[in-house]
Amino acid sequence: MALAGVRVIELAGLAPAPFCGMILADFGAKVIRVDRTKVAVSVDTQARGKQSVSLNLKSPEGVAVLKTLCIQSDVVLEPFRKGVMEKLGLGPEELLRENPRLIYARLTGYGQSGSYARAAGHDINYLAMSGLLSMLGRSSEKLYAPLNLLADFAGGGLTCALGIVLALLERSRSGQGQIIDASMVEGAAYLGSFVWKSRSTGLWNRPRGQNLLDSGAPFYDTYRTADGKYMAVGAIEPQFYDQLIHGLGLKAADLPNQMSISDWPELKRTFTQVFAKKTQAEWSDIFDGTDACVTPVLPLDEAGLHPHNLQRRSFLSNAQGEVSPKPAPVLSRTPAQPSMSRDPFIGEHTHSVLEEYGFEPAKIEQLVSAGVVECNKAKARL
Ligand SMILES: CCCCCCCCCCCC[C@H](C)C(=O)SCCNC(=O)CCNC(=O)[C@H](O)C(C)(C)COP(=O)(O)OP(=O)(O)OC[C@H]1O[C@@H](n2cnc3c(N)ncnc32)[C@H](O)[C@@H]1OP(=O)(O)O
Repeated sequence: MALAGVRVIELAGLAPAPFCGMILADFGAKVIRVDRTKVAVSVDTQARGKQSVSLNLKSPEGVAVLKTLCIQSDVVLEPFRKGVMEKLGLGPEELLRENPRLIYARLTGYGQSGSYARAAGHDINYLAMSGLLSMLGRSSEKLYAPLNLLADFAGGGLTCALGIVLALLERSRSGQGQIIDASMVEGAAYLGSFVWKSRSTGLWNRPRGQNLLDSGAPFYDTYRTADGKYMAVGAIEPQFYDQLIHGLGLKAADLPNQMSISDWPELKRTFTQVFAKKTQAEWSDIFDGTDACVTPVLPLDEAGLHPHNLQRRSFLSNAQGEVSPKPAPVLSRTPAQPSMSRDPFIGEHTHSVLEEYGFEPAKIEQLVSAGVVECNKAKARL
């Protein structure tokens, strides 16, 4: 796999850093998640392929153990508020001094500088600060954050993973590590470059929810079907729009021009009425195999069962029967090989990881007795 041989220490976090760690693990990195002690269940639902070490960072010995792990690794991924790692004596300066090849990834909401750097926040706040949230929502309705996908996962976890891969690539030339300051505000904004850089085209001139791609246009929206499901319509180009009109059983001559914005509300009412006359399956039969750019809106449980996704094996099922998306993109020679095993228990790999990083068994026992680390092997065997 592309990242085989890369060792990552991931400090346990909420959502974005775990996703970043899972991407690295899916593509072959060895990812060791550092969990707290005295915690029964992990909230990390993105733990595929990771190992777990349970370590008390409130003890100086625990901090020393983490330092040993970090300086023998390629990547440290930390999801804490600015200053937390420095307070532990594990800031980038300290660790890079000991391991100049280390890539030190800091994934936060607001970045490592600026007046909000130490402020608490979540996806919705970061998205708001990026400028993008102001664009999201239908006309006359209030703003809406689409799950926590844009800042946490796209602008955060994914962007940070890109930063790590870039730093690894650069390190192969320079031999040096570096610090990655991944701000979810900036990651989300960057993701929205299209919006900023297409403003001069007039694409976003109208109020929110009344533009081409923000649910203003009738040919770029969702429509409810007779069975209460939905179809997604993305027929932008005239030749595809023609096929949409044909599939709906309408006649172009009876309709206003596709790009007559003042007629969009009326055209949308027409499309709404027509879509409501058939079920999702019936519309899929009509539009499958055409270029009308009309697809069924699939619920999570059905996405993996759609013939196209089945053919590509786009979703996988692990040992527990849990279905999730396969890693993307697909690399031809060195594709991801995601783990099919269950996620790790907290502390399941403490012993084996510490041994691998050079701790003697007697030392590990002493750390366990002192409550510095926890080994949860017994639970793992249940
Ligand atoms: C049972 C399964 C259920 C599954 C349910 C899953 C539910 C998941 C829900 C996910 C919701 C996701 C939401 C929408 C999000 O947006 S997540 C993104 C949140 N934001 C970020 O990640 C940005 C960067 N992080 C932060 O800003 C902050 O960490 C935070 C998220 C605001 C949380 O702040 P806070 O709890 O005060 O923590 P921090 O200031 O970071 O300090 C962390 C403290 O914990 C300590 N710590 C860490 N590891 C250990 C350890 N192993 N052992 C002992 N202590 C540990 C650190 O030393 C630090 O301590 P201290 O410096 O405060 O004394």
